[in-house]
Amino acid sequence: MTAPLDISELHWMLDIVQSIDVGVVVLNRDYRIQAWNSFMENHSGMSANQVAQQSLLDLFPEIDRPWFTHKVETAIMLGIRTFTIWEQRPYLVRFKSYQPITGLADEMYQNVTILPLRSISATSDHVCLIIYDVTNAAINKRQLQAANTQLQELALHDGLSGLLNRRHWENCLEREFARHRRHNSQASLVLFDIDHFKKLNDSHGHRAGDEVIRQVARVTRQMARESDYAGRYGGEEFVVLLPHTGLEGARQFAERLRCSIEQLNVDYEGLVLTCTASMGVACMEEDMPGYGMLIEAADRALYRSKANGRNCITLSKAGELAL
Ligand SMILES: Nc1nc2c(ncn2[C@@H]2O[C@H](COP(=O)(O)OP(=O)(O)OP(=O)(O)O)[C@@H](O)[C@H]2O)c(=O)[nH]1
Repeated sequence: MTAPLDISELHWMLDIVQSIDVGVVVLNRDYRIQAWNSFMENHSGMSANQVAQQSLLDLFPEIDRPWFTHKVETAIMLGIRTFTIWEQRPYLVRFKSYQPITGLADEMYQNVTILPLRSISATSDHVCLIIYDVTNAAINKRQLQAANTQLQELALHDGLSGLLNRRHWENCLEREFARHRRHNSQASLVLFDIDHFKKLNDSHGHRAGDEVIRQVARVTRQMARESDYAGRYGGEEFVVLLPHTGLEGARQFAERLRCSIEQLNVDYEGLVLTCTASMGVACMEEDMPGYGMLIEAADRALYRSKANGRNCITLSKAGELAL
């Protein structure tokens, strides 16, 4: 049992509530404001006198009424405090955020505690809202999440083309190869290489070559399905794994891609650059011992396309090359 408060202690407590760096609001059962500390005054621009007996819900129309009143009624009915965190809802009341360093948040992120207040008769007829400014923590977490996403992106994708990088693409191939083997389903591979790329680099410079790689990658991404795996395999060598696709389907895809690359006009510093690509197409065979064989088959077919004059497609099947 604590001793009853004398009047000076009550005064101190009011002073503390006034000056702490969290928002304190007391509402009656009609959501009318009974107490409003200086944090609330400073951030809302409205004094305690101005808001006294006004409905919080009317003053802050951004509050989701059904959600908020349900939370409050639950807290009162069960006689327990409830919480809302910024990850669920960024804020309860919209306050401007003053972020001198980052300037990343226009609005204050808030965690809110809803605390039923018991009267002397032990009934809860008021509720206290404690509003915490958690903008710094929220921004730090958001930045960390963004950095992690970016890192993940960098770890899996090739920086120049935006396609899957070779290591990640090979991991995908290994996984898909095992899956198709298990389900005895089809999958095909298109391996292609930009023709005479060295000449293009030598004539127009490495950066012109980079732009061609970027544009070829863009077209490849556009032509591939969501379920396909398009990757940059080497310098000017690309690869697309087509799950659930047989040799004929892969040939059609490769032909469409070859035509699109041939029709590409790449703008580079006032020049219009064009290019073609040679392609090798292979499909998974029952007797292929591993995914490496699929790459080898497509590579051999690509080699034949180069030997046959470039800008064409060669199909590989069961280790036999067919034009
Ligand atoms: N601009 C640029 N060039 C690259 C990049 N990666 C590789 N290369 C260049 O690509 C060229 C590939 O040349 P080669 O392997 O001789 O092939 P090619 O000239 O395309 O000839 P074929 O494949 O036989 O048609 C080399 O000059 C590499 O320096 C890159 O990221 N950017």
